[in-house]
Amino acid sequence: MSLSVVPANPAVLVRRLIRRYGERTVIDGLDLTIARGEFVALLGESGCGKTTLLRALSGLDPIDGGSVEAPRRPAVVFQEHRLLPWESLWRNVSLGLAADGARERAAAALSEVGLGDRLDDWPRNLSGGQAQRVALARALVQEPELLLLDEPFAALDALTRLRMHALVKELIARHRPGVLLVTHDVDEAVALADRVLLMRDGAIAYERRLAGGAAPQAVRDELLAELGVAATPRAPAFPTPSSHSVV
Ligand SMILES: Nc1ncnc2c1ncn2[C@@H]1O[C@H](COP(=O)(O)OP(=O)(O)OP(=O)(O)O)[C@@H](O)[C@H]1O
Repeated sequence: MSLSVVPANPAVLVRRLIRRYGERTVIDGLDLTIARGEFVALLGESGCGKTTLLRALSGLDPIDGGSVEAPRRPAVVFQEHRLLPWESLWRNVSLGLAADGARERAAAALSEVGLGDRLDDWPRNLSGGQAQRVALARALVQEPELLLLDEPFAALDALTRLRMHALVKELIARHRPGVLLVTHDVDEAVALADRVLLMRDGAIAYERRLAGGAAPQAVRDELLAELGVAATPRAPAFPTPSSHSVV
């Protein structure tokens, strides 16, 4: 039996989680704890149940066994922005906030993602990267203790994705929610996460911490091997963006 240390103040505590679709058990006794301020990335083969897990944690879907304990309702950012086309940007961000001070809070959140001058603009006028930045603002304005990210950068071009990584790192360092990022991209997981998990057969099959100066290339190769993929040379990286203002 393995003993795991449960943080004093977890963002989420998942015990023996079960989730079925009809006869099919997709999540089968999964345990997971994410601390506040911890960034966890979740990898796994297509169809292994990553989105199913994220939806179970979000409260969007019911669970069939075990428990999910989160202090407050988590915020979620999906692959597509899911902004309401008939609402202005600030109204999209402020949905769910108390009316009093909502515009000011939305304005502050939009400023944080570099869109402070677009409060009264419309979703249709945004690029894909800008729309995802509004989706991030909408999530963070709730001051969530757990932020769930379901492949939020997958539809973006490579340069925009790198700029989004820099922005997300900055925002997470400031707001310090626990984060669960579902991604197919091993490099993205290694670039962003404190801990990378690999899901298989309905549970967490493998875990790798990246703290303490772990060499990214070695970790990447280890994860690819664990996923059953031969490591390929890394594509030349774009220069690290120093500003997110042109995403
Ligand atoms: N609403 C549903 N009804 C029935 N089966 C479902 C439903 N949603 C997902 N599944 C099945 O559950 C399994 C896990 O799906 P899920 O979307 O969680 O996988 P995933 O790891 O996120 O996949 P991908 O990486 O391709 O997005 C799949 O076999 C899928 O077909």
